[in-house]
Amino acid sequence: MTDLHNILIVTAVEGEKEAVEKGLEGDARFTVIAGGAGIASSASRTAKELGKRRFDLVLNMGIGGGFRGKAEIGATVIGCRSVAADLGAETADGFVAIESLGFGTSSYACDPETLEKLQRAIPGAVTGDVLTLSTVTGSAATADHLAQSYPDAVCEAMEGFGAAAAAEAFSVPFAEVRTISNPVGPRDREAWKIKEAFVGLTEAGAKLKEVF
Ligand SMILES: O=C(O)c1cccc(C(=O)CC[C@H]2O[C@@H](n3cnc4c(=O)[nH]cnc43)[C@H](O)[C@@H]2O)c1
Repeated sequence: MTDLHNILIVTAVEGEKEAVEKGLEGDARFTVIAGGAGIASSASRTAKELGKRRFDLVLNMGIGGGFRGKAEIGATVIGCRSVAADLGAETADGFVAIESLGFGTSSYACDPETLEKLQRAIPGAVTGDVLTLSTVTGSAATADHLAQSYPDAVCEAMEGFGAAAAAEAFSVPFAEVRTISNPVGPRDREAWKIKEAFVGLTEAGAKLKEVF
């Protein structure tokens, strides 16, 4: 992958879309859509866009929760893998991921070349797995359980796996970039730093222009 001319950026909400677009400053190589919150919306809206014309890369971008000690509020995260952390079955011995049941996958690796470019462009960023969940974690017990079950996880969000599944279906490389608005753990809506995370998305958007 060398020159990328058509990059699809999928955010969840308009605020994230506007923040990324601000950093991109009208660079025509990028198309940014707000694909909605959650995995199904993200997958279907990404697939709809990919069905219209050829893209060279799908980037899922947005705010996310950071695992304590891994990615703090204000950090930027570059995903190695997008992992559907609740896709599987509960058994007497605990959670079993869908691949162990013999059907489907619960993770998509981000494109290695894109990962390397993003790491060069955003040197202070934290690299690790990004979990996709349908329920925002709201307790220390769940946060600890996820951190133990997924030791490489640095961030939790709600859309990456969906956008990645659509990219995979269209054989388009995929990557995920998140800026941390809150710690993963007990719900404290007042403590969410959404504006700061949006500023991070704008800064990341500006870096994308340079690296692609
Ligand atoms: O106020 C609440 O309790 C609440 C419940 C569900 C969703 C929200 C949101 O504000 C948006 C979720 C939105 O932002 C991403 N995000 C940001 N932080 C996290 C997180 O800790 N865990 C999961 N997702 C997160 C997510 O990708 C959604 O697009 C508030």
